[in-house]
Amino acid sequence: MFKVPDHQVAGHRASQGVLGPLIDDSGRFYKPLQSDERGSNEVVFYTQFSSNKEIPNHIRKFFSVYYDTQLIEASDGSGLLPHLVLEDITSTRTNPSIMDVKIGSRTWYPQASEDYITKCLMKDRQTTSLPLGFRISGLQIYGSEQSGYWKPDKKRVLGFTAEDVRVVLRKFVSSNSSDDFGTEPDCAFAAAVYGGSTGILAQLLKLKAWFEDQTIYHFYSCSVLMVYEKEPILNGKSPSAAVKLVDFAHVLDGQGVIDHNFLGGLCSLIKFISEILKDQPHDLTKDNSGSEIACANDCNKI
Ligand SMILES: O=P(O)(O)O[C@@H]1[C@@H](OP(=O)(O)O)[C@H](OP(=O)(O)O)[C@H](O)[C@H](OP(=O)(O)O)[C@H]1OP(=O)(O)O
Ligand SMILES: Nc1ncnc2c1ncn2[C@@H]1O[C@H](COP(=O)(O)OP(=O)(O)O)[C@@H](O)[C@H]1O
Repeated sequence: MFKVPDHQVAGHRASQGVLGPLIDDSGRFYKPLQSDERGSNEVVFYTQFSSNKEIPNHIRKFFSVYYDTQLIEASDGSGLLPHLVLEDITSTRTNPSIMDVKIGSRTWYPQASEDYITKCLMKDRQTTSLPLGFRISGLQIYGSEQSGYWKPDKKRVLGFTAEDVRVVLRKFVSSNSSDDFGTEPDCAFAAAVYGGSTGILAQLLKLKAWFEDQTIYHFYSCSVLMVYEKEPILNGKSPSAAVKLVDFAHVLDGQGVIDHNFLGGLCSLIKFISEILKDQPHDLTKDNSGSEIACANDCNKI
């Protein structure tokens, strides 16, 4: 039985007569192939990536498992349509807080049409992509059973300024984030979610170390998805914080050159998150001995 995902925060959404992803009860996410080359590009990427022996295992876990394509009834009622069958990143979490961060100051690739470049450039200029090297594309933050989620609409999110981004990254790990911008975020969950040897910062640093070296792919308009659960933290358990990459409709051959557009945006996001941890009563970018929790040149330590 297919249904519309409860926890999608960005991208094309399924609704009455509109094409978008679906999920099932077995933990799979079905993304419809877009009719132009974007759909086939993403299939080519997942197929090639799945069998690429050059991808280290500690990097493979940043990507959803790819199961193949499957013909299923499209959400817009247009009939059978091929869908990418992926691991549903949210299926094992009850009340996930999720943020989709589109990485890169430039979301267009050099070979794109002039019209496409103009459209993307306009969005990159109007959002924080140009000044920060990334933009928040969508998010939901779980508050409590009473307050539910804070899930600002797309227009609001795309209007975030650099200062808004700073605040939202703090709200994401706060216990008082269920309203709009009225309250100063308390960052109560920063240590559990962003910090530590398995937290989001450590994961982003692992990813960064790979991007400093890999010249296989250039990821345009690709997002980092940050996901965690608040309730386990309150019960002294791990928030299962995860970093995943999504959206590979515009991945190009790296042709032996590093992906400086993605790497730059990733470094910028890392800096924002590091600063939140540094602002905590004990500098959480350091362990008990005072060493950095993660070192870009020695990523296997974390
Ligand atoms: O349709 P829009 O204007 O909402 O743009 C989509 C983007 O939404 P945005 O406004 O940037 O949040 C959307 O971005 P998100 O996934 O929401 O970050 C995609 O970039 C999408 O393009 P593609 O399927 O990756 O080629 C974009 O779709 P296309 O317009 O390229 O079909
Ligand atoms: N494998 C996945 N599991 C769960 N949610 C996903 C997965 N892939 C994407 N999503 C959700 O769908 C949104 C849009 O995905 P994306 O691949 O960027 O679609 P689009 O090409 O329409 O922009 C993401 O922000 C996320 O909320």
